[in-house]
Amino acid sequence: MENEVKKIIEWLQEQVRQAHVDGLLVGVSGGLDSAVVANLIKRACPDNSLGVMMPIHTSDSNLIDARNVIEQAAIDSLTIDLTETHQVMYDQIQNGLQEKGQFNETNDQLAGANLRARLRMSTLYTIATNYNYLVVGTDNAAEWYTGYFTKYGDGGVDILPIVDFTKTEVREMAAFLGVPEQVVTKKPSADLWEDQTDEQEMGVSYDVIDAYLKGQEISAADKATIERMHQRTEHKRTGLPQFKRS
Ligand SMILES: Nc1ncnc2c1ncn2[C@@H]1O[C@H](COP(=O)(O)OP(=O)(O)OC[C@H]2O[C@@H]([n+]3cccc(C(=O)O)c3)[C@H](O)[C@@H]2O)[C@@H](O)[C@H]1O
Ligand SMILES: Nc1ncnc2c1ncn2[C@@H]1O[C@H](COP(=O)(O)OP(=O)(O)OP(=O)(O)O)[C@@H](O)[C@H]1O
Ligand SMILES: [Mg+2]
Repeated sequence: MENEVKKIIEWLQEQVRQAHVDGLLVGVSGGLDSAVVANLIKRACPDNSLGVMMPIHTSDSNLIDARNVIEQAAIDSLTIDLTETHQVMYDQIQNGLQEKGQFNETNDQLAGANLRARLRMSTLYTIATNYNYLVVGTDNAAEWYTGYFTKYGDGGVDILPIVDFTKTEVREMAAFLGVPEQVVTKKPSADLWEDQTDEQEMGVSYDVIDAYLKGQEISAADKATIERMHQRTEHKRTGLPQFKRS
């Protein structure tokens, strides 16, 4: 893992040079992926890196985990509480749709959840402009393949340093980097609604997705679940469909 970490750090430094920017920032949730990325960007840019905590109805335990990650990585930090912003904006949108008689309750939870991810993206880009930094993404190989991220939300970033690593490998990297044990062992969650866990929502575990990505045998049912997610999210990984005048 030491060699891989060294290569990622050099790659991050090269990205900063090529983009002619001054540093790197990442949203720190208290989860595993952002803990690893916070450590990597701190090592790549010791004096020009930032971890941003953006609670939206975030539980105390996740807030504590996020603070512990910031402390462990020894990275400069900033907290922007977006709870009220989200509330005001989503209320307005819901009211508008209700007045029109076209509010769709079935998709309400998902719509509000994706708005959280997109408010965080807007916040990160506003701060990135302030510092002349790049926004660093936290997607791992399993999330990327399954499209398990919000388009233009947590997927709206400039560079992806850990996208070639499975969740298992990201966990190994976290242990190597000294990420707090509680964060290394906790269940992955997008934390977009209460008690959400990635594996419950996807209907397949990261261990199984990782095994599939490594070319190992998995059940036909799990393979079908993964391939369905992959196909439905193809649009998140490809360029924009563009109409061309023949
Ligand atoms: N074929 C197509 N071509 C072009 N665009 C297409 C499209 N189909 C849908 N779209 C567009 O894409 C939208 C759907 O995509 P999107 O908005 O991303 O939404 P969607 O994929 O439905 O939901 C995001 C998923 O990612 C999960 N997530 C989000 C954020 C963080 C994490 C985490 O692990 O931390 C997980 C979240 O729990 C949820 O399951 C549609 O509303 C539509 O605008
Ligand atoms: N409360 C938050 N504050 C700051 N950034 C956040 C917050 N919630 C989510 N994010 C950003 O969105 C990203 C996507 O969330 P995701 O849950 O996939 O990663 P994670 O929380 O770092 O790890 P895990 O998947 O193990 O929960 C995070 O890595 C982080 O950059
Ligand atoms: Mg999380």
